[in-house]
Amino acid sequence: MALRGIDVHAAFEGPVEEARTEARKAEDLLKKLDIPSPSLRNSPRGIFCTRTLNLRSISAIGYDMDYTLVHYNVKAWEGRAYDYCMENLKNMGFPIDGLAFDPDLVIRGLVIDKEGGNLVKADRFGYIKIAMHGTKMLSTRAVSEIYGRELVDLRQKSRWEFLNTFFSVSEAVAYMQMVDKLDGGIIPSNLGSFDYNGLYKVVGKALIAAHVEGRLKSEIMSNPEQFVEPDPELLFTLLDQKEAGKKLVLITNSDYHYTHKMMHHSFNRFLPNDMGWRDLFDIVIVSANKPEFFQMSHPMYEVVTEEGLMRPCFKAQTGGLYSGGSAQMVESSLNIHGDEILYIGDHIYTDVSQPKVHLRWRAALICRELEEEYTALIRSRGRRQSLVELINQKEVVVDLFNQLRLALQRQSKGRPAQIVAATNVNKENLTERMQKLLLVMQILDGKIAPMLEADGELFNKKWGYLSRAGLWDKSHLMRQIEKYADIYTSRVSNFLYYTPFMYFGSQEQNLAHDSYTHYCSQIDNFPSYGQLDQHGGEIQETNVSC
Ligand SMILES: Nc1nc2c(ncn2[C@@H]2O[C@H](COP(=O)(O)O)[C@@H](O)[C@H]2O)c(=O)[nH]1
Ligand SMILES: [Mg+2]
Repeated sequence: MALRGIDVHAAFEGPVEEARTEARKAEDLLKKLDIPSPSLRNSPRGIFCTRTLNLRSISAIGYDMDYTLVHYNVKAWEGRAYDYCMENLKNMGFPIDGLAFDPDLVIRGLVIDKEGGNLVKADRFGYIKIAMHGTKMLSTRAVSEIYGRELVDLRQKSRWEFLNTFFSVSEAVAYMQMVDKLDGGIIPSNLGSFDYNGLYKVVGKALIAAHVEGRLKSEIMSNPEQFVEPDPELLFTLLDQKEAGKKLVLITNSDYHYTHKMMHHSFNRFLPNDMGWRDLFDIVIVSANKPEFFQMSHPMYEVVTEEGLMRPCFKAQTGGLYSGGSAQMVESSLNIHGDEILYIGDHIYTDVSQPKVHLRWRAALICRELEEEYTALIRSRGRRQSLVELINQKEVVVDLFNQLRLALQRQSKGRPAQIVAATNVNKENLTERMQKLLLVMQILDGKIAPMLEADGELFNKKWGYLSRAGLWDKSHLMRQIEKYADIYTSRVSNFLYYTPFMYFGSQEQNLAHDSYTHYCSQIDNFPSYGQLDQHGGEIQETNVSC
């Protein structure tokens, strides 16, 4: 609504311009002091919003630990998890000769087809775009033959396994390599007869054993600097939130000893001597058993000694350390509920979809690969632009070809052509022009196909971008993120640049028929309803015909 009699632009522009000038001055100062500027927001370290979230309405923030507060060197951590998994398989009698961990073989967001021994990348609808059998990529033709009539449906748990987190990488690499062994017929018959599904179960068990048995975690605990990637800004992020009055809660599936070691290593050296990592949190919950933690009620235990001795308890107290329990217990202990709580984690199902679906908590996804993806997108911008231009050219040629074809079809029935270019043109000339256009199409296809294939290779040579499937569309992972995560970002310390009071506004969603703006801009420059005149008054005239 227009504010009549008031110079709206001047009224808004004054303070806005003032704020802009101040922000620019501050940025210059930060640059001089070599301090990263808040404009990191529009960068690989940005926080991206899918559903509007006002941090001022958030009273408590829950944190996951592994790959969220504590980020690991994936090659090191998953490499060792893979080694232990393979050792377990070897002890069972499986052949593992010549195999080594290859972290580039898979990316998060892919889906294992346990029936086919395949790994697939699907678009937002579930259509499969790229697939690998064992460790070999399948041709486009093979993909369409196998999956032309199939959709990935994650609810069908007996068939599809989504790679939710970095922890899935070691498992997927081990499985795909073992599929090669199964295909090679070299799995000893005394181990029983396996199909791809049975093989998945065995590999999965070998990996779970690596996670729960002592050796992997002991190795990491005794040498954390080799596995943990430090982030000194993390501490200030949590301190800002805490001092802003937010209750902070740690909720991790890791056990007490491992949690203590990792958190101590990550935080204590940056804290003053009289403070320890536990002082950052109002409540700490280890061995949380997520996703069940968000789904149902389990007994809770208080960890009462340094050695991890526990006793049953029914209510969490501020400053306490607990094992198990449930999200409802956290809510009642803090007396904070539902959408006043934000949970931040790296596992798209366990940490993001479940707290939202069961408790209506707000959710944030940590996805470290975004930094690499964002950089790859920037670097390939020029190439993508050229590709889009070629595709647009081809569209024009195809449109004309189709019109000529229609003209030919109409001519045979004695009806006139639809476009001038095909009017009064005889059959031979129409056919000749169509052949020329076919040639142009072939030339364009010859340029487009390899460029399409190469799109995304700066992120991953086999699978392309994490968030995209093909040039235009979103990946299945991206759809999951949009559906469940209110915001997503590469690391927790990115919150530092946004303050604990940030209002994250969701972006405008583009619809297919938003092309109306392009249509109007092509026709004329005309005033539209709701536009303000130069004095801030509303222009009354509405021109709906463009
Ligand atoms: N039993 C299994 N444990 C697993 C598996 N994958 C990861 N993990 C362990 O869970 C926690 C994750 O902690 P969080 O802080 O992210 O909640 C960590 O200790 C991993 O080792 C698995 O497949 N099975
Ligand atoms: Mg985690």
